[in-house]
Amino acid sequence: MTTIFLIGYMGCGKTTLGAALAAELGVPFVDLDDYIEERCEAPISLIFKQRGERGFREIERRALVEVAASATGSVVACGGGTPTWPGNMELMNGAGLTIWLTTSPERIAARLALPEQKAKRPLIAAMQDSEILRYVKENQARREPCYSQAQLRFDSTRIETARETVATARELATLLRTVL
Ligand SMILES: Nc1ncnc2c1ncn2[C@@H]1O[C@H](COP(=O)(O)OP(=O)(O)OP(=O)(O)O)[C@@H](O)[C@H]1O
Ligand SMILES: O=C(O)C1=C[C@@H](O)[C@@H](O)[C@H](O)C1
Ligand SMILES: [Mg+2]
Repeated sequence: MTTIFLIGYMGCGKTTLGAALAAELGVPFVDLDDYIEERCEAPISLIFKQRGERGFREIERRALVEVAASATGSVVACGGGTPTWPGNMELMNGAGLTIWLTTSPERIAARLALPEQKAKRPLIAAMQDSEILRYVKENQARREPCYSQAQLRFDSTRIETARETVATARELATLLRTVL
């Protein structure tokens, strides 16, 4: 099977749906953020703190090149900002199938405002909950030209429970089997 790259905004469910999709398809799952944390032996928040966003993006680019070459046939959940670095969308579109998961900014902001979610994501960690929705709307709109280079788009707004995640993964797997 071709490699599937899930892209989309922070908190749209790439990691959650990606793991369920890989299980449904019976293929390995790679989470790019986890891959980076293992490689660097440091959490993403510390990498941002020590090297800034630019330094993180350079590490992320190298990780993506490695994963695209080594994890063929896997489902890969990217980081929310992976598509924004020059060449990353071209790399993924050339190496496999890219799917943009879309979710409403309101749903994303509600998920990201949970303390344990916020703490994991340095771009919003210091924000008041009331600032998150405005930031998500603006930042998502700025990133849209990158996300829209994906080959497929899948709306995951309506998924809310673990059971719905599994059902959606099944639906997506069926769709993919017909196109791959
Ligand atoms: N379909 C869903 N229904 C309800 N909650 C969800 C769903 N998908 C994700 N979540 C919740 O939102 C949180 C963030 O989701 P997830 O980590 O999968 O997002 P992500 O797209 O991988 O984000 P990032 O870009 O930061 O890696 C999850 O921990 C989970 O609690
Ligand atoms: O959207 C983003 O820029 C990010 C999303 C996460 O997956 C992490 O890669 C990191 O927190 C940055
Ligand atoms: Mg993730």
